[in-house]
Amino acid sequence: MTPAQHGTFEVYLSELRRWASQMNLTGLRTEQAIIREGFLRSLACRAAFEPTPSVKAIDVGSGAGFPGLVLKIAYPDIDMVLLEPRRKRATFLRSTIRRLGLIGVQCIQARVEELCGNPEHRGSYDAVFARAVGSVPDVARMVEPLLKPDGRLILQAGQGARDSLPSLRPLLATLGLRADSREVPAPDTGTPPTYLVVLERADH
Ligand SMILES: C[S@@+](CC[C@H](N)C(=O)[O-])C[C@H]1O[C@@H](n2cnc3c(N)ncnc32)[C@H](O)[C@@H]1O
Repeated sequence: MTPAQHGTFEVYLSELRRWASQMNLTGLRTEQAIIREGFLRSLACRAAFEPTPSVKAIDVGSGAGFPGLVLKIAYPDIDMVLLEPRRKRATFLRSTIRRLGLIGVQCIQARVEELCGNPEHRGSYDAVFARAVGSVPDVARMVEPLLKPDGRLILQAGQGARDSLPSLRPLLATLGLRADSREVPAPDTGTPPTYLVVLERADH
């Protein structure tokens, strides 16, 4: 990353800490927790995603911006939507996008179910991210309509979700999805890896 991107992460970190002291924004309180669990784990999504310039991505249930805002700072060429239904969180995301001077990223305040029926969004995304929004089958069912035919859904999941993938495959197949997983080692020893569940249309 460039020094400018490092600077952007520093401002994002200070905005997160400032807003989190006034509202329920994220459970990550310390600088170390935000960097390790927020920034670095979000960046682990890169293992399942090619950030080419024309890529259209959406982060469903972005909360404080994990992983969507982190990915946008790291890969500025991607076109990113941060979807967040809670008003205060959406206000934080919009304010932070402005404060960081980012272009090609917008926050939409809505539930994913509302977007799925909208032709502007339905079948429009190359990459759909979701972290800590629900179980793998529930999230897959909710967000699958947003995917382009060759799009990819990238879920940050716990080890349990990754381990239960074999038993979930028949259910995911009924949604027309095939599942794979990635394990991304943490940069420091003693921190568990990041587990990604990657879903694609089975007929692609
Ligand atoms: C536990 S938080 C996780 C936030 C962030 N992804 C993270 O990992 O820190 C779950 C977020 O999903 C949002 N959410 C819940 N249901 C949703 C839905 N149906 N559509 C879009 N977002 C939803 C909530 O408002 C909340 O901010």
